Amino acid sequence: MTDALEVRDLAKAFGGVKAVDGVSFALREREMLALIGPNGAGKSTCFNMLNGQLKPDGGSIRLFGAEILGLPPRKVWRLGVGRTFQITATFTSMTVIENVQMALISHHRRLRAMLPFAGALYKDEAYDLLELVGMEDQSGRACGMLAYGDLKRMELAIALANDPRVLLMDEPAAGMAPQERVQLMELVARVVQSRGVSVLFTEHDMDVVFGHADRVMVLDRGRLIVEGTPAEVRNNPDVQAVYLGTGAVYGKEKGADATPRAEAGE
Ligand SMILES: Nc1ncnc2c1ncn2[C@@H]1O[C@H](COP(=O)(O)OP(=O)(O)OP(=O)(O)O)[C@@H](O)[C@H]1O
Repeated sequence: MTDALEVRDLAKAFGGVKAVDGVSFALREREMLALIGPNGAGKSTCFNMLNGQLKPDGGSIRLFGAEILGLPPRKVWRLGVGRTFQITATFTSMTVIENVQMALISHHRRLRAMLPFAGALYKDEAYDLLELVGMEDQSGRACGMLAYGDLKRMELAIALANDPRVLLMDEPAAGMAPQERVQLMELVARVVQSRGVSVLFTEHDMDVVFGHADRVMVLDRGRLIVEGTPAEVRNNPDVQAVYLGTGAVYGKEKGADATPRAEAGE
């Protein structure tokens, strides 16, 4: 089976700093793959290259077998690589459903239909997406009134409007309460299965990483040092050395019993 993403020898330097230094990995279909590492390890640089925002110095990025390295962000997005950001970007004066409709209109290249904004356009599809993320009862609310966790769910609905095959998620659970984080990641896992999306995510919260990733990759100073199941990665001495003193590798593993554990820290 062709991998959703196949990355080979990806590299980017800023002056003398090798931010990403020969990174190779595969994101399998319907997989939740975590990319972790301490501050400055190169996670954002990696993501910015994967979605076309940053031009790599070298390497290869294949999306279901097709080379996408060097393509502009809009083209990469059109080919099915979506991204959700740490900072939620929405039109606060519009309602929840209007925001999702806007995303659908853009996906279907009907932007001219927005003048004036055609209220019924893609409304049913938008409602279906809101149902998928459990936000249908809030469809008529102004975005500016939403709680942070609801904004994140709406952001996921917006990302899904483009029908992505790969979703890059920058710290999806950042800024959320612990219970909300679990709910959001369970929702992402359901989306992975029901819509056949493959997810690559970065995260500092190790409960989220070890509790929800199928596999974990660890980046340190631009290089991938370890890749494996949550259990393999957490128990790896190299990983523990990278995170030494941060208390960050104590998160609960996927499928493990619920036991109290130390809160992850950066
Ligand atoms: N535009 C830039 N210009 C110069 N140096 C940069 C630039 N972007 C990143 N860097 C450097 O590249 C390295 C990797 O940074 P990057 O932001 O990718 O790490 P990160 O793992 O995402 O960190 P964090 O967890 O703090 O977001 C760092 O040394 C950083 O200072």
